[in-house]
Amino acid sequence: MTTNQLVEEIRRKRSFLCIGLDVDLTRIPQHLLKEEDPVFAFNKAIIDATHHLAVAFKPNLAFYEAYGIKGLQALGKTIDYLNEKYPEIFTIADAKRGDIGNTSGMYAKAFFEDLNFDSVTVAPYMGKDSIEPFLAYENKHTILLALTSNAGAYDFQTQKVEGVELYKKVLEVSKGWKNGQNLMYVVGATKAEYLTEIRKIIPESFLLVPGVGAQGGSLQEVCDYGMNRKVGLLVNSSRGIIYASKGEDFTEAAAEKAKELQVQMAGFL
Ligand SMILES: O=c1ccn([C@@H]2O[C@H](COP(=O)(O)O)[C@@H](O)[C@H]2O)c(=O)[nH]1
Repeated sequence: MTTNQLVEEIRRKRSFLCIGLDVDLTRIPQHLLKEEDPVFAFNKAIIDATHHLAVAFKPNLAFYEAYGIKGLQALGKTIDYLNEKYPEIFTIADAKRGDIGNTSGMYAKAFFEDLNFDSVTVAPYMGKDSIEPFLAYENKHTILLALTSNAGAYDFQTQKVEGVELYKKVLEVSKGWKNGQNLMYVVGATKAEYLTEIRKIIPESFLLVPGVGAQGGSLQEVCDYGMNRKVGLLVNSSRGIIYASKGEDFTEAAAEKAKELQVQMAGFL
């Protein structure tokens, strides 16, 4: 999916919501545990109930790898289901990969070719040659961690290197890489006060913004400081939507929470 197609979807649905599919078997409704593949059954039900309110879905790889082969099979079924039934949805593999170039090439192949995600999150720590294999896929999007939502972001990302904060260096340097226009960046909603500075460096780029809902980030602040003329935001909520209820009404409860965010988002568009 191109960035322009994503922007069209955002305008059509009046939503820039990304729903995180972070499936934890201890938190899903009991009755689903009887299913042959409870993780996929849960995802399918959540996707069917909320797809009209969101423009993106983001499975986090940890929640699938934790269940071994079965988890990876559930991930495969989930991305196939999204691509076949809802091709207008932007898909994000939240995998936070990155390694020497030769190895990154295999990560890129896994997420972009085999699984056919639109995008994957990547850690910038190993530098240009670790990101280039992802950027080589010109019709896909590489989402670089810039300023993450957790407290540990202050350990390195906001520290100065030669007088410049590390997250700013990541933004400045990466935007000059070949196909750098295909880069998106992760900025936590809990760090909204940094968005004005971030927009000075990357005014046009899309940002994946996790941290509203369970982590307490403010959608209002994210929009005030981070929105650009093409919206430029995908705001993620995972637990706050998918675990709104542990009962038989879990899909209705998830849709209600997603609707609350979509209505707020429509007000910012
Ligand atoms: O800086 C980051 C980067 C990634 N995440 C991921 O986003 C979701 C957030 O889940 P919630 O339940 O809405 O808190 C999760 O998959 C994180 O690993 C992030 O939170 N912050």
